[in-house]
Amino acid sequence: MFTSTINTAPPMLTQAPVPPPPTPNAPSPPDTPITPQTPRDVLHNSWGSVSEKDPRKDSGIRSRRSSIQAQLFAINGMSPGDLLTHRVSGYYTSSQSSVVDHKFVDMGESGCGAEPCSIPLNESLTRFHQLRKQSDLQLIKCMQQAENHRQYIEAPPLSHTTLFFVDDELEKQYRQQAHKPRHDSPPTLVSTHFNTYFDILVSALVYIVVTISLFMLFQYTLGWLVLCLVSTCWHLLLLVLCSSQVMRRENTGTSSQIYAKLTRWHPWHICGASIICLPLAAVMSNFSCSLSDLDGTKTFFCYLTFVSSIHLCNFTQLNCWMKNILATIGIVILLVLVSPSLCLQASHMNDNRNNSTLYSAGEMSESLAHFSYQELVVASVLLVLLVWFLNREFEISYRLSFHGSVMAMKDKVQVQTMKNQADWLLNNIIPRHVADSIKTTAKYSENHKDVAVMFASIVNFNELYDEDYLGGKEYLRVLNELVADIDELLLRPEFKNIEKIKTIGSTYMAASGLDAKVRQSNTDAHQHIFELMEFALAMQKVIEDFNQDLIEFNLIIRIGLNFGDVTAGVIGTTKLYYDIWGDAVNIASRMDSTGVPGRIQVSNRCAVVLNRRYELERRGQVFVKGKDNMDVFLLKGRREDT
Ligand SMILES: Nc1ncnc2c1ncn2[C@@H]1O[C@H](COP(=O)(O)OP(=O)(O)OP(=O)(O)O)[C@@H](O)[C@H]1O
Repeated sequence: MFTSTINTAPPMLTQAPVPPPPTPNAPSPPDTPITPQTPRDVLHNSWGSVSEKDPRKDSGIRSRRSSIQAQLFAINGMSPGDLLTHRVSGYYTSSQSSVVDHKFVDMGESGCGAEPCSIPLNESLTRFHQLRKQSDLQLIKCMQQAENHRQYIEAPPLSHTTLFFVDDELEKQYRQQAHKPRHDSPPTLVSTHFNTYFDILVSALVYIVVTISLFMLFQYTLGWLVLCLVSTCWHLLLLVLCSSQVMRRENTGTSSQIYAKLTRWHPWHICGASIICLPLAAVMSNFSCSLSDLDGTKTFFCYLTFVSSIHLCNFTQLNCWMKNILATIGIVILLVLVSPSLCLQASHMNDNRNNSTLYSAGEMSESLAHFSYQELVVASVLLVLLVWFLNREFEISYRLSFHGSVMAMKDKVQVQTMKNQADWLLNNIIPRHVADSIKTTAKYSENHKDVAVMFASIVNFNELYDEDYLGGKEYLRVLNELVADIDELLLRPEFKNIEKIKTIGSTYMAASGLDAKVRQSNTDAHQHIFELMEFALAMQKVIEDFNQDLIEFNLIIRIGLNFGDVTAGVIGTTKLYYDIWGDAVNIASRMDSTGVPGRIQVSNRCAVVLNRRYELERRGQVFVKGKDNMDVFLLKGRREDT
C-alpha cells in the first residue's frame, strides 16, 4: 500500500497515490488512501487483510514491499508515517530496483499464458526475491545505524597526536593483547596473531627481494656480507618461531614462551623496528661513491631505498611515530648520501690521494647532470609524507578494530549475562524441561502417568503473625525464610525428581516424576514416589529446625500425599504459570486438608507402593469431596530393613 507512494517524487509522499494507467498485466491500483497506522496494523495489513481482499493484487509489488515495511516497522517500532518523513536514501534505491524485478516477475508469470510455469523457475524466483528482500532489510538497518557509526568515526576514542586510547585502561589492554592470539574467539585470517605472522612474512619477502637486487646490482663488501648474514639469521629465527606457533595447537613449550616474551609491547617494538629497518640498512650498507647514474646503479639505489622506506608501513601494531621517525631518518640519510657535494668532496680527496678513482670529477659532474637531485628531494619528501599518512591511518584503523572487538566482547558478555538471567528466571518460574520445550514451541501441556503429588500446610502459621502487624510484612518475611529453607532441599541430588509447583499461602505444593528424562534414569519405577516421601520427611526436619529459632512457638506441618495421572501445562504467554491438574492432585490436596497436624497422610493407592519402604498405619476412612469415603494411612516411619 505504501510502496506506490514511496516510489513517487518526494512532494507526492503525503498525497494519495496516483493510480497507474490500467494495463492487462499491471497490478491493480491501491484502493485505500494512506492513513497513519500502528506497526501492528501494518503487519496485519501486509500479511493479512490485503491478501485476504484480493490475493492476486497482493502477489505483486505491494505485498513484498509492505512486508518489508512491516518487518522494518516491527523491528524499529515505527509507524509507516515515520518512514514517509524519515527517508533513507538506500531504501528507495534498492526498493526501486526491486520494482523492476517484480515487473520482470509479472512478465514472466504472464508470459506463461495458459501454460502453468515450471516449478523450479518459480521456486528460484521466490528464493531470489527472498534474498533481495533480506538484502533490502539489511541495507535499511545499516543506513539507520550509520548515524551511530559516523559518531564513532568522527570522534574515535583516540588521542589525536599519540593515537593512544583516551582510556588508560583500554590502552593498557591494547598493549597487552594487540598482537597476541585471543582465545575468546575462534581464530580467523584477520585474527591479531595471524596479522603478526603476516607482517613477519611480508618483511621476509621484502628483505629477500631487496637482498637479491643488491647482490645483482652492487659489488659485495665485507660489511654488507656480515649484515646480510646476521639479518638473514634474524629473519629465519622469527619465521621459524611463527611457523611453530601456527603449527602448534597448544601454547606450551620453549618456542611459545620465547614468542610470548618477544611479543610483549616494548620487546616487540624493538624486534619490529629492527626487522622493518633491515632492508633499509641493507641498501644503505651498499652505498659507495662509485654509484653512478650512468650505469643506473645510483637510480636503483634510490629505488631500493624508497621500497625499503615504504616497507616501514608494515607491522600495523607498532607505534606509527616510531616507524615514521625511522622512515624519515632513512630518507634523510639517502638524501645526504646521494647529495652531489658529498661524493664530489670524496672524489677530490681520492683524486688527491691516488689517481685510481673510478670516475674523474668531470665524469662525476656529468653523471650528476643526469641525476636531478631536486627531483629526488621532492619525491623523497612526498614519500615520507605518504609513509607518515599511511602509518597513521593504519594504526588508527588497527586500534579502532581492537576497540570494536573489545566493545563487541563486552556486549557479548552482557548479552550472555542477560540470557543467563532470563534462563535463570524462566527456570525458576517453570521446570527446566518445560522451559526448554516452551522456548521452541511457545506452548506446553503434557499428560504424565503416576506422578506423586504433595501438599504440605503449616496449620498454625496464621496464629504466629497477625497480618495487621506492619501490614503483614513480618508475616511474609518469616514465610519467605521458611519456604526458602524448603526450596534449598530441592537442590539436593536425592530430590532430583521433585519439582516445586507453587506455594498457596502457607501451603507448599510439590510433585515428583514430571521430568520424563530424569524418570528414565531412575533405577526403581516408583523411585520418584519414595523421593517425595523423603522430601516430606526432610520438610518436617526443616520445620523442626525452624522451630528451634522461634521463641515459645512451634510451627506444625501437615502433609498429604497421593500419586496418579496428572496433566501439566503452562498457562499464558506472559507471566507464565506452570501447574498440574487432575484427580490425583485433588486427592493429594484432600490428603492434606483432611490430614493430621504433624503427620503425613497418604491415600490407599499411595500406601500400597510406599509400604515397601515405610511403615504406615491405617487411619480409617475419611470423607473426600467427590470421592465419598477413602481409606487413608498415616506414616509411622521408615522400615528398618531399607
Ligand atoms: N493445581 C492445583 N493447585 C492447587 N490446588 C489444587 C490444584 N488442583 C486441585 N487443587 C485443590 O484440590 C482441592 C480439591 O479440588 P476439587 O476440584 O476436588 O474440589 P473443589 O470443589 O474445587 O474444592 P473446594 O471444595 O476446596 O472448592 C481443592 O481445594 C483445590 O484447591
